[in-house]
Order: sequence, then structure tokens, then C-alpha cells
Amino acid sequence: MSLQSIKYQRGSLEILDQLLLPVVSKYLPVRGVEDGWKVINKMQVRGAPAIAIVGCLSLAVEIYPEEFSSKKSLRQEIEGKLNYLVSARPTAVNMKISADELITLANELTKDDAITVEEMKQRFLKATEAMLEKDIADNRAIGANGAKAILEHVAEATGVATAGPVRVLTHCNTGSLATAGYGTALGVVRNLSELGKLEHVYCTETRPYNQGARLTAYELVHEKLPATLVLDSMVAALLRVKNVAAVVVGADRVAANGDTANKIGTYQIAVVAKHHGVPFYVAAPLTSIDLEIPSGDHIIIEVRPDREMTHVGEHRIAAPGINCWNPAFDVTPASLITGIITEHGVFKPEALKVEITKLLEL
Ligand SMILES: CSC[C@@H](O)[C@@H](O)C(=O)COP(=O)(O)O
Repeated sequence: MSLQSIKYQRGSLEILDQLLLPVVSKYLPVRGVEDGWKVINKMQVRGAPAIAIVGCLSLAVEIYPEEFSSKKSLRQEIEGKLNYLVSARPTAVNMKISADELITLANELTKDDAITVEEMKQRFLKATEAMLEKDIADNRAIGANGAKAILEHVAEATGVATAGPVRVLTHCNTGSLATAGYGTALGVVRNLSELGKLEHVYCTETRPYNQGARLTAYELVHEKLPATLVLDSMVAALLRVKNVAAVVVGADRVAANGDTANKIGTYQIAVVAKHHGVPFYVAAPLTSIDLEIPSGDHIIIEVRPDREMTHVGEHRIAAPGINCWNPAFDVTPASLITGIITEHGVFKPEALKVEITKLLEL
């Protein structure tokens, strides 16, 4: 079974239908923006980086065969359709940041008289295609930075020169399926394994959509990493008895003060980790960091259909008639976060804004 969530070549885009995993491995064609919006909204592709990449590439495949009479009409199409794609899922910021960057590029190219409409189209296609490789490179850097930070933390806490293999816990799915490849928090796990420093990884089931049980467990089994699945309700018991060295999770949107929106359940894991003195890390590329909002209070939390709670597949598990509340994400306050692992280094939440601003100015 394939772990490549996105298959792209110029003019053609396919995504691995994550609603069918791990039972069926089937690719779906994404022929344009309307398909892109639907597969993101239905969560056939999910995970903040993968959402942005598929969204932008869905526009690339739509634009590729089209002929534009003017740069202005191409610019209008790019802006209108990217803004539409942003609306497919509201919490993850990656799609919005990518859309803003591509709209800025389109505006600059429109103003540049030396560029023809065909050249502008080619530049746009290249910029969207570059997202795939950049995401994998960023994830590899996140993996290395995160593994180093965890091992240093353990070495310092236990007073040894070099930390031995460690046990970690992760939540939701942040691996190859949620990105262009390698993964963010799961990239940290992969890197620990590559260093020979992964004793064990625990992954949560991640109700109600079960990204942990269906997708992360699938990736871990596929990679033959030493792994155990736990239910969301077992995290406190796990941290109490299993000597877990660190928790590492992904992010859908990190606010300027370090507050982090991630899959529902992340916040309670952070509270439990604090209680047990276990460091809690967020692994996030710069494309998940939203410096425009001061705190997590400004993050829109997507509320998903009740059916995701009341049913498992076609099978109803909840009593008919019960009311449901199904927020897809929660916000972990910065005070519970030990470090934010990015492709440029690991930052304390309180230092994030200054450090990222410096990086963006370079
Ligand atoms: C690298 S993926 C980071 C986050 O997007 C991930 O942790 C998460 O919360 C995914 O939520 P999902 O609802 O499955 O899109």
C-alpha cells in the first residue's frame, strides 16, 4: 500500500483517498479547483501542509490547459480561486499563507511589463510545484531539529552526556499522509529512529476521525517502527507508567504568542504532560505559523458534522436523538508548550514572534 498522499505531474493531480485507508488504497483524480475544494472539505486529503499543497496544485492543473487573453484575467482567476480554496477548511493557516504568497506573485508579474501572459502562467505553475519539494525538505529539517531537542532535553534532565533511546507520544496524523512526505511530528519520530534513538512511539486513536488508529498506525506499521496504539482516554495512564520522554504533535495554526491549534484532544494531552513533567513539543513549518493573530483566541475552530461522532463508518454507535458537539481542533495555550520545532530551529513560544520575524526579513 502506498504512503504517497499526493501524486502530481504537470496537468495531472491525484490524491490517496484517506477516507478509505487503511482498508483500501485508492487514488482519486483532482481535475481542478472544484475537485480540490471537495477533497479537502470531505477530508479525503487532510493535514495542514497537504491541504495547502493539494489546494494550490488543484488550481495549477485547472490553469495548465487554459489560454488567457490577458495577465489581468489570469491574475483574477488565481486570486478568486485561491480565496475560494481557503474556505474549504478554516482552521489550518497553510492554505491561506500559500494563497497570499501566490496572489502576491501574480500581482507582481501582472505589473511587470517584460513578462508575457504565457510566462506568467509558467511562473505560477513553477511556484505551486515548488511547494512539494520544499515541504519535504522542511519536514526533514523539522525532524532533525526536533530529535536533537528531545535528546538534549532528556540528557539534561537525567544528567547524562548522551540520551539513550527514548519513548515518545504523538497525536493525530502528521506523517507522509498529512504532508508531501516524511511528516512534521512524525518526521521527528522518523529522525529519532534513523539516529537509533527511538525506543518506542505511542500514537493515540484520535477520535472521532481516528487519524491515529487509521493513518499514523498504518504509517508506523508500514515503516516497521516500534509502535503501540492507545485510546485518547489512556494518555494520563500512559504518561504515569510508561516513562515517556516527550510528547510531539503537529499544528494547524500557531499564533504569534505560541498558542497552537491542533487536532481536538491535543490540549488535554498538553495538560496531562505538564502534570507529569513530560516536555510537550509542537512541530510546525513556518507555513503553519500565523503572526497576524496575537493569540489562539483569534483562531476559528472548524466544527464538523455530528455524523463523525455518532457513526464509525456506516455503523451508528451513539444513541439516536443525542446532541453532539464536534470541534475538529482545540487550542493549546503557549504556557503548556516546551518548544515549537520549525525547519529553522526550536523556539520557546515566547520567543517565536521575534525569531520568525527575523527569519522572514532575511
Ligand atoms: C502535519 S499535519 C498537522 C496538523 O494538520 C495535524 O496535526 C492535524 O491536526 C490534522 O487534522 P485533520 O483534521 O486531520 O486535517
